[in-house]
Amino acid sequence: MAVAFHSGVAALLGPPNAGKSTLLNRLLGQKIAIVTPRPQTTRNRIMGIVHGDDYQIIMLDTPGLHKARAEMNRRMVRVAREAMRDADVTVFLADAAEAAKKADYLQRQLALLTAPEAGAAGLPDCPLLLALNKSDQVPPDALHRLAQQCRAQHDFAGVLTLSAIRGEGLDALVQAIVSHLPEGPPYYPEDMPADLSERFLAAEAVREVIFLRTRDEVPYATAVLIDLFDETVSPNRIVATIIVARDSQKGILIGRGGAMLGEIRRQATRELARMLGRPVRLALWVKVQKNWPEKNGALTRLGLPE
Ligand SMILES: Nc1nc2c(ncn2[C@@H]2O[C@H](COP(=O)(O)OP(=O)(O)OP(=O)(O)O)[C@@H](O)[C@H]2O)c(=O)[nH]1
Repeated sequence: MAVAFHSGVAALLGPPNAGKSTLLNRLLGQKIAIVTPRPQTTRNRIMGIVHGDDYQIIMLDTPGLHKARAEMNRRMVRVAREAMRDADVTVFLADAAEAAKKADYLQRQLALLTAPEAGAAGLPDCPLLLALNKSDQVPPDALHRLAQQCRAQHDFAGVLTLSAIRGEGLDALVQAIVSHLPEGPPYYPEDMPADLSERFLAAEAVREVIFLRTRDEVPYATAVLIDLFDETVSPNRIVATIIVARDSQKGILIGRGGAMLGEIRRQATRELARMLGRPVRLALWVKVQKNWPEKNGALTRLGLPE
């Protein structure tokens, strides 16, 4: 008898910096989500497709859950909650090292999901798997105890431990996800790793370099718009505008004699060429839109739903 095929949507939720993007990239076997050592890098919901012989998982990566203060942050938490509402199963990815240190870590994280600022009324009704990531940073017996404590704290559909960075525990996680997906045919062709436009990847590559190269509030006050993406020429020509909230941030991004912007451009060009598998030529502009993270119109233009 043929094995039944399962397909459906899994939302990937969790606190900033828990390793959601690392896990998604690992599951997909290639880099599509940006990974940085800083929290709150992921602003948009990204879809990746994990293909197996008898399953297809459509993964939604979401912005890290955190206390919603500015309008931008409030929208980010909303995006995460909405991903959960659309999903067949949710994977709540937590940082095992943090959880082992702080007794109230898990409860605090779960509470963010139901925070009134996010317009929430209880948890969306879908099975919740707890995945304790960064298992490489916690001794095995402490990890085992932590998993037991978590099982007692919430009615999870399953509690798993893994190390996204080492690729450990991923098969068990995939199996647990698949067990909650309905039977059905694949939604996407096998060679499709993600439903992301190359424009989006280009903007993310620039944002990633800014996250890696600048400090304090600068990366959080930055958005990137792609003005032109010309695939008809080789190398592809891409023109992007980096939007910041203040004049001082513009100065930092440009740097003395344009040194910083030049570095950002070179690094983003290399990264993007690697992601796309072909050469690109990138031009960058920096523009100030005063206090854009607080403004509804600007946020909507940048693709964050209300
Ligand atoms: N030791 C260890 N570090 C990890 C692991 N997974 C991710 N990291 C690191 O944790 C940091 C955050 O990883 P990301 O994948 O960007 O985290 P994220 O949850 O997508 O973060 P946001 O975009 O802020 O929501 C990076 O420095 C990763 O290298 C892991 O299994 N073990």
